[in-house]
Amino acid sequence: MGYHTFVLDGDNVRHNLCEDLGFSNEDRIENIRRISEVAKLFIEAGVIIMTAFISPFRADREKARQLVGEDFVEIYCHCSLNVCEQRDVKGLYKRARKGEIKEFTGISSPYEEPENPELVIETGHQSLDECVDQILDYLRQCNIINI
Ligand SMILES: Nc1ncnc2c1ncn2[C@@H]1O[C@H](COP(=O)(O)OS(=O)(=O)O)[C@@H](OP(=O)(O)O)[C@H]1O
Ligand SMILES: Nc1ncnc2c1ncn2[C@@H]1O[C@H](COP(=O)(O)OP(=O)(O)O)[C@@H](O)[C@H]1O
Repeated sequence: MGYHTFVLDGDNVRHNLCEDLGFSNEDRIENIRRISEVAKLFIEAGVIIMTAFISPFRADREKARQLVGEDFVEIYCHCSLNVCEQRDVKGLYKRARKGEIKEFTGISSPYEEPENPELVIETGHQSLDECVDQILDYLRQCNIINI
């Protein structure tokens, strides 16, 4: 598409920049703070940066919004707990239900739903292609991309 993009997610952040952090509320807050600062650097470099984190607390998402400014787009990838548990790609929900993982989001750690996200994507009901199209349409509407 001719745009320089990058995705930050658990795979490239939690194993290095944030390897000292776990999943307590305090550590999640620090995780999102670092990610927000890194995202800002990417933006300064002209990159469209996508951050795919649980980011469970409204206050931290709001801080990220303030830091980044008007180009911040909050996309709520909604999915019921039921569907997440059926997918259970890494078997973590099963382990959390057995009590083997503590402070697991959705089971034993809170998730504060966004109140006014720019976009809500129903990932539990829509196909992957439909989800992607919805995001691309929004980015076109906002002139973040022009194709
Ligand atoms: N206790 C607990 N709670 C929630 N998630 C857990 C936990 N332990 C491990 N994982 C795996 O870590 C990934 C989510 O990390 P995040 O950095 O997005 O979390 S947060 O934003 O700091 O809340 C996410 O993995 P990915 O889906 O590969 O990103 C989770 O499966
Ligand atoms: N819109 C969707 N439609 C169908 N399957 C999806 C959709 N979104 C995610 N999935 C599937 O759900 C699983 C978890 O998705 P993933 O992107 O790994 O989630 P996360 O990193 O947020 O835990 C994967 O197997 C993925 O293929």
